[in-house]
Parts: sequence; C-alpha cells; structure tokens
Amino acid sequence: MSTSPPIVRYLQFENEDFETKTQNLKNNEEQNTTDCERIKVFLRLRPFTVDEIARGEKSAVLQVKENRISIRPRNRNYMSSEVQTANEATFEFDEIFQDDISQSEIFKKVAIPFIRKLFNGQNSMILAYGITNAGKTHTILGTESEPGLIPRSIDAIFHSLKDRIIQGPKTDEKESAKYLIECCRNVLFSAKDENWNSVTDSFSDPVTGVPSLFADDKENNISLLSADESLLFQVTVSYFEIYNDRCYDLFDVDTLLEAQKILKRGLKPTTKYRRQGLKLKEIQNGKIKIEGLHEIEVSNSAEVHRLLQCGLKNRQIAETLCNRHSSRSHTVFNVSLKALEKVSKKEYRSVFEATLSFVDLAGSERTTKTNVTGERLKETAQINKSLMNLGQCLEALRRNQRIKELKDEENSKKKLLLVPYRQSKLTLLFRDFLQNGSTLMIAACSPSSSDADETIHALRTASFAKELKYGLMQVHGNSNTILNQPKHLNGLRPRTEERIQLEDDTFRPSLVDERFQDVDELMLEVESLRERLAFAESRALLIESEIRDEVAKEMEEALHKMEMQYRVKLDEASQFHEERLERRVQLITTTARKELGYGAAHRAAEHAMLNYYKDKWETERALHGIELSQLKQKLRERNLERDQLKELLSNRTTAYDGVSRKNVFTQTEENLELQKSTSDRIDSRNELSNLLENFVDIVKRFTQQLLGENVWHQIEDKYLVPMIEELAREEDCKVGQLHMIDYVNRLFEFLTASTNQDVTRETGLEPSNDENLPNKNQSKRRRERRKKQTENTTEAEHFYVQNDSSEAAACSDDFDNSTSVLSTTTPDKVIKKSRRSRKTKK
Ligand SMILES: Nc1ncnc2c1ncn2[C@@H]1O[C@H](COP(=O)(O)OP(=O)(O)OP(=O)(O)O)[C@@H](O)[C@H]1O
Repeated sequence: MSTSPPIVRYLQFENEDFETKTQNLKNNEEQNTTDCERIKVFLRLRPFTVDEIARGEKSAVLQVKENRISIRPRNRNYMSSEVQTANEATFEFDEIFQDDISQSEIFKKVAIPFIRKLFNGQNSMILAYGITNAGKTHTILGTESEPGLIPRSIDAIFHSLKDRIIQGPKTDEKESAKYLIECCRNVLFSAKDENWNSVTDSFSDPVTGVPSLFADDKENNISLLSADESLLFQVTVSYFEIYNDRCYDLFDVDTLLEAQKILKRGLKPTTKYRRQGLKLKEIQNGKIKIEGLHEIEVSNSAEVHRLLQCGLKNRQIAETLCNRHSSRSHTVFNVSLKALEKVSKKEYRSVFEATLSFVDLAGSERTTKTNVTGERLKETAQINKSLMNLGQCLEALRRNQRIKELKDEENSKKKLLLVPYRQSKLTLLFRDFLQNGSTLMIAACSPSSSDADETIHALRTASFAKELKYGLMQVHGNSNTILNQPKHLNGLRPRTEERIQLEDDTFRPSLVDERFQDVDELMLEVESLRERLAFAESRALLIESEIRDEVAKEMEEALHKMEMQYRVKLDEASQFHEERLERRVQLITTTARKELGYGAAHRAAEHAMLNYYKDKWETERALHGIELSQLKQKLRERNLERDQLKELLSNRTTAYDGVSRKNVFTQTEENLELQKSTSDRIDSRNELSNLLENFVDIVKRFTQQLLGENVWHQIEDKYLVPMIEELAREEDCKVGQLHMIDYVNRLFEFLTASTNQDVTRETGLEPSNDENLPNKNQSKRRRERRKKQTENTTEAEHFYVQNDSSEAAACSDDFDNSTSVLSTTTPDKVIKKSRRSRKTKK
C-alpha cells in the first residue's frame, strides 16, 4: 500500500537561507564544472542490422582510433576538397562508443552525470542526433529487453530519491494526469497491447516494492546519485513532439480519447483525425513556453513508464492515422524536479526547479535517395530543414565563439553572425540549451557504406556542436527551461534574480548578444503577430462564411415568403378571372339566347315577306309573259294577213291593164296599212300602260319592303321615270314593249345585286364583284347603317350573327333562285331583236 505523500505548503525564501543554500549547491556544482564547459558530443556506432547483413552491406568506417573516426565517402564529388583529396572524412568527438557497447554502459557514461546535474538544480539536455536508422531511438528509449536512457534515468531518479518524493497540492493538472493514465490504460487494453503490463512491471516502483532495474546493480553504484538530504522533491514529466514544425502534446487526453474511438472501429488512416498543435509563447527574459503542454506530477517510476507508454501510443496512433512514417518527428521527454525544503511540520519552501530533457531527433535523409513524394516528401523536407537549421545555429555559435575568444580588438569588431534560432521550432525551443544550458549530444552513426555520405554530413554538424562552450552556466536557475513555470513557484523569483546578479560578475553578455536578444525578441514578436494575424484571418473567414450563410438563409426565406405571397395573389387573380369569365360566358349565353330568338323571328318574317313578293313577282311576270306572247302572235297573224293581201294585189295587177288600176291598188294598200297600224297601236298602248302600272306597283312594294324607301326613290328616279317617259314618247307600241323589257331587265339586275349585297352584309358573305352595279352607294350607306347598329350590339349579337349566318345564307339562296328565274324569262335575244328592229325602223 502506498503511503500518502505530505502536502506541500510553499513559503517565500528568506535571504539568509537562500545564501546558505546557494553556497552549498555551488560547492556541489564545482566538481562538475569541467564537464560543463562545453557541449559534449559522443558518437555511438551501431552494429549492422539483420537487413544490412542480408544485403551484404560493407562498412563505411575506415578507422576508429581513440576519439577519432574516419569514414569513406560513397560519392567523393559531394564532399569538401579535403575529403575528396584524402578520400575519407575524419571527425573527432569527446568519446566514441563502439558497436558492442551495452545500454547500461551508455547510461552510466551519458545519463548519470546529467542526473546529478538535475539533482543539483541544473537544466540539461541529452540530444540524439544522426541520420535515419542510425540508432537514435535505440539509445534514447531502447527496447523492452534493452531499455534506453529515458527508462533507466527515470528509474535511477526515483531509486535515488526514494521516500523523499512528495506530492504537491491537488491541482487540475494532477487530476488530468490520473485521468490520462486511466484513458491510456483503456486505450492500451482496448488495443490488447500486452506490452503494457510487461513493460511497466519490469521497472521499479518504490511504493509497491516492484524491483528496480538498479536494485541489484551494485556495479553502477546508484547511491552516488545523491541529492541534498534536507530537500524533498516533486517530480513532473512532459512529453511532446515537433512534427512538420508544429508542437503536439503526447500527453493530450483528448487525442487519446479520439484514438480510443478510432481504435474501436479499427485503426485505419483517416483525414478526420486532427490534433491540436501547441503554440509557443514568449515569457519573461525571452524564454519560450509551450502553451497548454501537460506537465504531470508523478510519484513513482511505474507511473512514468505508463505515461511514457501513453505518449508513445499517442505518437503511434498519430503515425498510423495520419499515415505517417515512423520517427518522422522530433520527440522531447522532460523530467523536472522541484526541490523543497521543510520549514515546519506542514510547511515547505521551494529551493530550485530543474529539468532534464531527452531529445530524440528525427533522422535526416536524402529525398533523391528514398524517392519519397507527397506528404512524406514534406515531412522529410521539414526534418531536413530543421536539422539544417540546427547545424546553422551550431555553426554560427561556433564562429561567434571563436571571434569572442580571440579577444583581439580588430577581430572583436567583426560582425558577429546572427544565430537563426527562429527559423524552426526546434532551434527556438533549444535556444537556451544551446546558448547557456548543459547539453550532451549523442551522434548516432550507421556503419553502412550506403549511408556513408549522409553519415559524414551529420557527423560534420555534430562536430560543430563539440566545439561549442556554454556561455553561461545557470546553476539552480530555471531560466533556460522549455517547460512552463508553475505559478506557485513565484516565491523563487527574488532568489533567481539575485543569483543572476552574482553570475553577472563572472560573465557579462556582450552588447552584441544584447542586440541579438533584441532582434530575437522582435522576431519572436513578429512570429507571434504572424500567428495572431493568421488566427484573425481564419476567424475573419469564419465570420464571413457565417455571415454569408446567414444572409443567404435570410434571402432564401425572403424569396420563399415572396413566392408564397405571389402564389396566393396568383391564385386569387386566377380565381377572380375564372369567376369573371364564367359570369361573362353566362351573360353572353343568356344574351345570345335572347338575341337568337329575336333575330330568328325577325329573319323568319323577312323571309316570309320575301317569299310572298317573290311569288307575286313570278305570277305577274308569267302573266306579262303570256300577254307578250299573245301580242307577238297577233303581230305575226297581221303580218301574214298583210302578206296575203300583197300577193292578192299583185295577182290582180297582172290581170288588169293600165296604170290607173295599179295606183288604185297602191292607194288601197297604204290605206289598209295605216288603218291596221293605227288600230294596233291603240290596242298595245292600253295593254302596255296596264302592264307598266302593275310593274311599277310591284317594284314599289317590293323595294320599299325589302330595300327601303331610299332605294325605292332611287329606282323610281333612275329606272321607272325614264322608262315611263320613253314609253310615252315612243309611238310604236312594239318598240315600247321592247324598251320596257330592257328596263325591266336592268332593274332586275339592280334589284338582284342590291338584295345579294344586303344578304351578304347580314350573313358576312363576300359582296358581289360587279363594279357597275348602280346601287353601290346605297349598299355603302346600308353598310354604315349596319355598322352603327353593330357598334351598339353586344358580343352576344356578334355571336348570334355568326351562328345565324347559315339561316341568312339560306334566305339569300332563295332570293337568288327567284331572281335567276326572272332573269331567264327575259332573254337577251328579245332585247337584241328590239334593238335591231329599232335600227331598221330608223
Ligand atoms: N546499438 C545497437 N545495438 C543493436 N541494434 C541497434 C543498435 N542501434 C540501433 N539498432 C537497431 O537499428 C535499427 C534502427 O535503429 P533506430 O530505430 O534506433 O534508428 P533511428 O536513428 O532512431 O531511426 P529513425 O531516425 O528513423 O527513427 C533498429 O532496428 C534498432 O534495433
């Protein structure tokens, strides 16, 4: 069972205590000062892998002598002139670990001095650098059977501190740690990852008594890792990765929960998986803080191992779901110690805070060699860029350091190089370590000849680091930590400032450094402004799209409303027009029915009248025809009688002599002729006058009834009066008869045409084409009269007229028949004969 750790109450440092503590810590530090003067670079040569042996790879390592290594380049053309000439590249390091060195030896030589520094309140960083597949992860993390630096260091820390580890006050962060572990356990269990228990069980747990890696390791002499006996410690850990120049928290619970869901569906790459990138923020004195990074307080190494598994799982899920290649990111694992001193039973005061960072850099590789494309190419480019930037920073630092070391007036005036920390997140975060902190670099080296060129390039960069010396050793300070500074440690601030004051006696940064710092600050500000701008732009875009959506929605609603209104109006209008049309149809139907009845009666009367006059006309005409034929017959008989008398007379003349007889006969003949013509004339005139009277009477009635008073007067003036006058002038009764027949024919023609036109007007049929008709003007007048009537009529009347046209046409046909009968009874031959007879008479 675990004993509950004491609750810490933080107190302000008192100045006297602080001085004493500082002196003690400084003494402790002195023994390590020589180690910390410059960045140390170790080279670790890995053995050939199974694959390489299978491929029959040759070794690129020509020679390893003490701390020097010579590598044969694969392609000399890419190398510097020195290497080209010598056909080898030689590098010197602080120490070279051959391929047979064990993980525990590496731990002893590399990590133990840094754990000591951590206990003494010094920030430090262990950095694994090298090309891909060179053995960096193997060194930093190791495997289950061969744990690397991190698990061993954690184990060593907890083993050394044992029961001096205390728990801080309950914070949200602590709660989230428990939650994270729980989530992680669920994730791992759901993934049926059996490594979980086996990995965690293999490490020590001081509380539960699980044996430590170092429990029986007398050789390593872990007890050397001693910390001030009077101090208690709080341990926190954090884990993050830098992928495509963005920071991601590997202890992020949300991503784990998201992963948990995806795991249930089966782990497959998906575009829906999005991780929240963390922002870098500048805090006091130009320090960089990662906003939102989880720092989890831990009480035993088993807990840390679980958390480490959580982080690795998170990374693995991200790799799988984002279809990312393994180790394409830089990972950083931080272990932080807060040293506390007990001042009373329940009260503690903070002494220092320090962090040990383990950095596993992604391996550089040639894109042309691996033929990567798309997202993989972008990853590789980002990795190469950040590593190149790291190399540039190291080179710039080395050159600036050399200039400073010369202490020559002329040289010191030379322009110092600007160290490009801000060109990548990696160098920006490690700036303090590179400038001031205690750093150790492990250059992982592949022995394979196929990797020789890349190895040479990486080792050259590493060798730059080797030459660097720390500008300032910050003992017990927390200024170069890349972790967030907890608020409750504000009590340490006066002490830290005082320490910096002391350190200023030994080292005062040059004006150039200050200027650089200004530039750095400005650049950081520029970067933060850029980020704010990008955020503002994305926010503006979001707002714009929201507004657009809103406006579009409003417009859609308005249009819909309008459409509905118009629909209603349209329905109303169509209903109104339908009703109106119906009413009109009804009205027209009613009116038409009425008008149709009246029109039919009217036309029936007209028709009956016409028939009556037609019959009468026929009778009269037949009568006059008989009379005329009787007269003609009489005329023929008289002529025959005369011819007989003439023949008798000539016979008698031949029988008697003498002129006197002839003269007597001639005289008698003339007298007879005169007598005969006189008696004929008297008889015919009486008949003719009777005929004329009847005729005029019929025409008058007919015309007045059918065509009107005006037409009658016109006929009277134009035909009847001239006819009567001519007949009166004509003494010859026969000629008078012929004239009368002529007049009658003309009058018939006129009447026929007038009647046709009248009927046509009423029925809508075409008028006659006879241009010579005398009643043209009259017809026109009739048309006008009819038009006036039509204007006053309603649509119903038009409707009636059209529908009644057949009846009118039938009426017109009857009249045509009657007039044609009349016309045929007055043949042209009679007229021609009368004309001939008139001519002969003249
Ligand atoms: N010292 C060693 N002893 C035995 N095997 C090793 C050693 N170093 C590395 N290996 C093996 O070499 C392979 C590559 O190692 P590792 O994954 O650590 O390379 P890396 O540099 O981290 O690669 P990357 O940059 O791609 O992550 C692994 O299979 C690992 O087990």
